[in-house]
Amino acid sequence: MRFIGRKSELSKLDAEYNRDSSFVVIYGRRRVGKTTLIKEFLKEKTAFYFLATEELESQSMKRLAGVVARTTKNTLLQKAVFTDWVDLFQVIADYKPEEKKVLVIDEFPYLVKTNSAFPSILQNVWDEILKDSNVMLILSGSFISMMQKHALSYDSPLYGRRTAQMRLAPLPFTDIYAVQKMPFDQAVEQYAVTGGIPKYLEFFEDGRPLEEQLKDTVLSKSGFLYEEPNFLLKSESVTAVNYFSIIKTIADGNHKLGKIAGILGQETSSLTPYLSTLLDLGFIEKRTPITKKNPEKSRKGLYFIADNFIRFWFRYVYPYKGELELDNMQIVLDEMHKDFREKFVAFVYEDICKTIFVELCRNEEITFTPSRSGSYWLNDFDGDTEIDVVSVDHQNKRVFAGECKYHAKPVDAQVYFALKEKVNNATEIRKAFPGYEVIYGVFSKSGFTQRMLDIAKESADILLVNEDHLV
Ligand SMILES: Nc1ncnc2c1ncn2[C@@H]1O[C@H](COP(=O)(O)OP(=O)(O)OP(=O)(O)O)[C@@H](O)[C@H]1O
Repeated sequence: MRFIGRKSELSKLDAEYNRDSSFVVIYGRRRVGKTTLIKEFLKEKTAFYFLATEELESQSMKRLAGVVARTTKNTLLQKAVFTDWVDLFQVIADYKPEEKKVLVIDEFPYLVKTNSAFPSILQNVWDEILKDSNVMLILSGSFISMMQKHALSYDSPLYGRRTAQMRLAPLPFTDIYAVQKMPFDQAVEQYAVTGGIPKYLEFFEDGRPLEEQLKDTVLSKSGFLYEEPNFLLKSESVTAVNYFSIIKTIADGNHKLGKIAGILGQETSSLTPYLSTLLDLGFIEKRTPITKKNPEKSRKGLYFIADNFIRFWFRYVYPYKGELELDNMQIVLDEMHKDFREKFVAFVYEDICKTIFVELCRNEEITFTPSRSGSYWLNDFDGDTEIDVVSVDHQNKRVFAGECKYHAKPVDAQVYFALKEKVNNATEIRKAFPGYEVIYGVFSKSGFTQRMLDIAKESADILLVNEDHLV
C-alpha cells in the first residue's frame, strides 16, 4: 500500500527537526501508523532507529549498538559490549554528521517494562549528553496508558523535556478516498468498518465485496481481526468485564450516562472511573452540543464509541461470538442486512461529512474559518432536534448547519426545509451565536432532485455537497 496522507504530521515533525534541539513524543493506538510515519519522516536523514521489544536489557543494548554501528559505519561497535545505556548514548552524541541526526526509540514502553528506571536514565542522558548534540529525539509507543505515565505525565522524570507531542489519529476518510479507486459508497462502507486504521485497510484492498472480506478477516475464527478488540483492550490492561459491558451498551446505541448505568444495573457514579479510562485511551468519546461553552462540564454530554472498528465489532461480532465459534457467519450477515447501511454506515457518514466540510473550508471552496465544529441536539440524539454537522466561524460571524443523508435516492428540497425549521427552532443556537449568518448544507450520497438543485441555484445560503464535494 502506498503511503497515504499525514501531511500535517510530517510538517510538524519537520518544524521540530529545524529547531536546535527537539524531543518529540509520538503515541497512539496499535496499528494507527506510528512506525510508518516515523520511517517516512526519516527518509534521507541521518537516523538511529531503534525498535524496542520485550527482551533482556542486555539484548536491547546489543541491538542498539548494532544500529549505532550501522549508522556511524563503525563496525568495531558491532562487537563492543555495552553494559550501560549512558555509554551508548554518548557514542550517538559524539557522532557529528553535517546535518542533524535523529534518534528514534520506537515502542519505548518495552524498555520501561524491562527496567523501570529507564525514564530516569533517559532524562539524565537527555539533560547531560544529548540535548546539546544537534539531535532530534523521538520517543514512540502504542501503550497509551504507559506513554502517558512514563513519557508525558507530570510525575515522569521526562516531564518538561519534550518540545512536542503528537497523538496520532486514524487517517481521515478524505485522505484515503483520494487514493482509492472505488465508488464513493463502497469507500464509505469500508471506512465504517476500518475507521482509517491503515493496518485494517490492508485487509480490504483486494476489491472483493465487503461481506466477503469481512468473512475472511473478521468473522472467521482464524481471521486476523476476529479477536482484535480483546487484543487492543488487553494491551492497555483494561480487561475487566465492566469495560466490555460498557462498550457493548454504547455500541447498541445508548449514549446517555443514566441510560448506560440503568441497563447495566449500576449507579452512574460507579461507572465514572471506567468511562474516564476508556475516554483517556480513546476507545470512547464524549460529545456535547456545539452550543455548550464548557464541554467538559456539560451534563448534556453523550458517550460514543470513538473507533469505527471497535463499534463494528461490538455491534456485529461480540453478540454472536457463540455462533461464530461454530462457524455460523450467516447470523451476522443477516443482522448486517437489517441495518448496516441504514444505521451503522449512515452514522459514520455524518462524521465523514464533517471531514468533507473541513476540507471544503481548507481548500477555500467556501469562505468559512471553523472555530469549533461538532453537532447539535437538545435533549437526546434524535432526529427531531439533532443537526448532524454544525460549525461556527467567529471571525466571519457565520454558523454552518448541515444535514447528512446516506440514502439510495436523490435528496429532495424537503430535507432542506426541515433543516431550516430545525435551525429556527434551535433557540440555543441563536442564543449562543447571536446575529450570526446561517449557511445550510445538505450532504447526499445519491445526489439531489432537480427541485433541490433549482432552489440551491437561487439561494446563496445553501451548499449541496456530494462525493464530488460542492455541487
Ligand atoms: N500513512 C500510511 N499509508 C499507508 N499505509 C500505512 C500508513 N500508515 C501505516 N500504514 C500501514 O499500516 C500498517 C501498520 O502501520 P504501523 O506498523 O506503522 O503502525 P503502528 O502504529 O506503528 O503499529 P503498532 O503500534 O501496532 O506497532 C503497516 O503495515 C503500514 O504499512
